[in-house]
Amino acid sequence: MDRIRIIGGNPLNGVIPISGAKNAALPLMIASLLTSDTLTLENVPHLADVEQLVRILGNHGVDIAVNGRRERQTDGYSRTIHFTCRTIADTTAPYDLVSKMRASFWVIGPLLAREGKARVSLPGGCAIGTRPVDLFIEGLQALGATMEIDGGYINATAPKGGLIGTRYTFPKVSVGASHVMMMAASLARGTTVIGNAAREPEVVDLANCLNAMGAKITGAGTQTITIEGVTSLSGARHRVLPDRIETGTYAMAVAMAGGDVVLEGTRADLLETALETIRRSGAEITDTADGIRVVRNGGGIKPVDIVTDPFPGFPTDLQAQFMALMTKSSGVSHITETIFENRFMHVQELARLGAKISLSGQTAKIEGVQRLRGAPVMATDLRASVSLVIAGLAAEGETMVSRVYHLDRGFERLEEKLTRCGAIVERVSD
Ligand SMILES: CC(=O)N[C@H]1[C@@H](OP(=O)(O)OP(=O)(O)OC[C@H]2O[C@@H](n3ccc(=O)[nH]c3=O)[C@H](O)[C@@H]2O)O[C@H](CO)[C@@H](O)[C@@H]1O
Ligand SMILES: C=C(OP(=O)(O)O)C(=O)O
Repeated sequence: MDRIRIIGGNPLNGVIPISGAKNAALPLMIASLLTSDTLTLENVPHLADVEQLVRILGNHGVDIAVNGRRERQTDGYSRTIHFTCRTIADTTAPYDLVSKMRASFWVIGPLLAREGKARVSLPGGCAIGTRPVDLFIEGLQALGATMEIDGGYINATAPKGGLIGTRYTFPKVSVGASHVMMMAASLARGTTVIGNAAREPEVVDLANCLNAMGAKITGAGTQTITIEGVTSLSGARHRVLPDRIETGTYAMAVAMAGGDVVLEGTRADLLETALETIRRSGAEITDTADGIRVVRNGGGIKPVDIVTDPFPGFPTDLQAQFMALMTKSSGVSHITETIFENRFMHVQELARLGAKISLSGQTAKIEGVQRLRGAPVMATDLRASVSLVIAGLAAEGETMVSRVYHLDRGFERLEEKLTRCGAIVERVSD
């Protein structure tokens, strides 16, 4: 099993290309199930989650060609991939495929809308909380579907003649349920109005792609999304938006290790709250022609309190990384996690490096220390694993991160991107 070895103490200087967003690419790939034409996606990151979804979509009958070639793996950075689902081969998404990744559950929307039925295993994904699916069930029921749980699967059936437009307000903001409702309602009869929708940029990206495919969606990016159903969708070409979580992660890595790095191909407007928080911690962040520049040369790390929130708030997917940064601040900071009830697994691993963190309910208190010391640590989930890398960059000596398959779900060529900026980070294969 691969591990990542880091020798801390070097500042980061140079350019880091930001990949296409995992959390946008996954729902966009799933949207290919809605049409018999080809959906071409540019800037798809080369990640374990993308490869897993390729397998899942293949099972449903999607033909996948990378850069025009019929193959599933290339060595390059983010790629152009063509997805064609002439007919749905299978409306069942089996446990062994779906259990590995939360987003795979989202195929339920397109399968139901296009074929009138779906049998989808209850999902897996990062172990960061209970992660129920009640909002999906209620939302799809509002569109007229019958939803039954049977043997760990959800059996969903559309009424005769297809799903029916509806007004439905989510009792809680959910990114995934917003994606699924938009996809399902795009092929429903009549108009659907979704209230309390997620406003994340990835929801906007999916709406833009669906509109390019012929859907009629307005309001994405606000709390109310209106979808006028159409009878069919066509193919389209769409570029996956830059990864705001990868952007924020490297910005925090620079704030932690010091240095001067341009994050290329990204957009500041995708993560204003996070960037403002990093600025308050002492780093300078400015816009460049094609991205952002992050600088911290000298000057300490200041303590900053954060509370995670749905977009446009501070993203839960950057909480662990920010905690790593705060471990070396010059004072005491507090981090409150409001999205997932069990997203503090990195605390005990950061403690191995010498961090002083105590937990009280959903709030972590971090007392900044002057020195972290390298140690063997274990990745527990995707963002937790990269928080250990960030801490390792500023720790004295060697940090060895195990279980890096978590990291490979969401960070494209992390060790190469950091090494090019002067860090000592290598993958060790046993
Ligand atoms: C692949 C992807 O894009 N994953 C992201 C997506 O996950 P995901 O879409 O799974 O996250 P949600 O926005 O749905 O979850 C938000 C909250 O709603 C709860 N909930 C959700 C659905 C439901 O039916 N019932 C319910 O109670 C969840 O347990 C959680 O407490 O958004 C999260 C919140 O920004 C991010 O951390 C994940 O990285
Ligand atoms: C939690 C995440 O992913 P998933 O929803 O796929 O578990 C993440 O991207 O940080």
